[in-house]
Amino acid sequence: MAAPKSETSTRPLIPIPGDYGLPFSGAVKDRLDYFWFQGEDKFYKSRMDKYKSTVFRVNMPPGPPIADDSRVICLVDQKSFPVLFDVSKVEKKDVFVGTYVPSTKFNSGFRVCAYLDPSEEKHTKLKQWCFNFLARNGKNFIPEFHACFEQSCVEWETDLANGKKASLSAEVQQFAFNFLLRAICHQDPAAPGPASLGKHGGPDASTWALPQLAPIVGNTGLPHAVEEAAFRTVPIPSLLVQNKYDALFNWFKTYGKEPLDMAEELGIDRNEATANLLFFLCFNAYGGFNIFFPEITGFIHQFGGPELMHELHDEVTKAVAATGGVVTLGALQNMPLLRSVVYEGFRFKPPVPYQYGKAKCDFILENHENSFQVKKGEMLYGFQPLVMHDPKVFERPGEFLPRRFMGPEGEKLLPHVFWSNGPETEKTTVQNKQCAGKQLVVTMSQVFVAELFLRYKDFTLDIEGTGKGSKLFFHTLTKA
Ligand code: HEM
Repeated sequence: MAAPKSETSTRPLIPIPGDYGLPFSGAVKDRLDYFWFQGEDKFYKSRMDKYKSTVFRVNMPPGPPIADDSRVICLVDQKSFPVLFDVSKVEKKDVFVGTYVPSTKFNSGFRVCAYLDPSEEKHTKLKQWCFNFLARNGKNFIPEFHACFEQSCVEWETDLANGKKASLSAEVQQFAFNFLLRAICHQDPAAPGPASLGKHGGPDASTWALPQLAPIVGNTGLPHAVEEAAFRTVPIPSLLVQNKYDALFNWFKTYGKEPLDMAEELGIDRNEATANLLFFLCFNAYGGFNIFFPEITGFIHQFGGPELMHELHDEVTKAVAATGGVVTLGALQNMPLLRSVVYEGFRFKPPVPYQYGKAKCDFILENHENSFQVKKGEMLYGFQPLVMHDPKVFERPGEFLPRRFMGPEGEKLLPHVFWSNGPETEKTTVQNKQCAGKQLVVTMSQVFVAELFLRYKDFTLDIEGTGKGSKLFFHTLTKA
């Protein structure tokens, strides 16, 4: 007998497949599958095969004792996933990292913007303020990036000349952090001064972020038993990273005068603004770039090799000939291959892979084949890497195709690119939860690749370690 149709969908209405198992043990079993027995890829794919569905029920880590309720409806296709952007259907309150909420002690006791639902007045104020200070400093980002990136290039070249290892991973922590703070607060965090962070700013921001994410982080390169005991038995207390946080907070309090004054003009308390500014720049912004810059470099190396590198080098060199040899917004307009490579990087491996939202009401959800009844209060969860590999939208989804987003056909794919927590063709606003830095992120990622290939014709990389703990080093760098 054919499945009944729902009132709002033409697709057959079927029960959401999958189950959660027994309380506690079901969640622990799924967690062990996720991090240990199966690993991330097999975890999803085995369930998709078993249930013949891209929508299914499962428990997501961390589960007990850190999360009270780990039950989610998992979405891994292009049709169902965008419901997570529809804030009329899902609530985005306290779901930034998933089914648990890190202590507000990591953020001076405040629920910072990323944890707020757009229905909360504070979200509107904080996000609007973020837009305002990004816009005010728009002209600073590219020059500051250039200055900071150049310092790292000198480090790499000196290291290689001296037979030392040239660490991409370590230098990203310097330039990705420094250019942001210099652009917005007009002070070099490494420069001497009463609150100077020296060369510790980026590394300290990474250390402060880690315990907030630890319960959902796996594949760190540590033995599984160590990961399980250290990250998923009890939350890591904020006290362990308090000194790093205090140093960062003190820096923003000292040098963040301009953005903090702007916040006060909007009626935001100065301490709360400082905690948010720190989170915007050290978690959202630096955290994202710190993942994406090494990744895109790795993809170009792994999937493009010298041929793609030389094409990029040619394209960049020609484009900047008209702008005095300097990377500018205008020059970026004439780098279609580079732009496509950056989008393919965001598609191939979205830097923030997980999105959550709690159903605000009962509604019918659709994937490509079926429709499903979702009940108010159920947690929806999307694993974006699989959504970005949906074969119904992306041809040869498992391949990194540098030209995928070029030309009119490539342009048509952009509405399906969701790295920013929304379609690439939609605008981030105070009413949605799309990344506040969306435009800046795309521009600066293009600038990063452009600066790299302006200075170098090609490079080779060495990778040390495995998983998220792996480190990239330049083995060779051929200067232009
Ligand atoms: C590669 C870099 C970046 C990536 C991958 C990234 C990704 C994201 C994603 C996926 C979200 C949504 C999280 C969720 O609710 O599920 C988000 C939110 C946010 N991002 Fe970004 N981001 C990046 C850089 C930036 C930058 C440069 C800024 C600028 C300050 C920024 C500011 C924000 C803010 C404020 C939010 C919260 C938005 C809201 O509450 O409505 N991000 N980002």
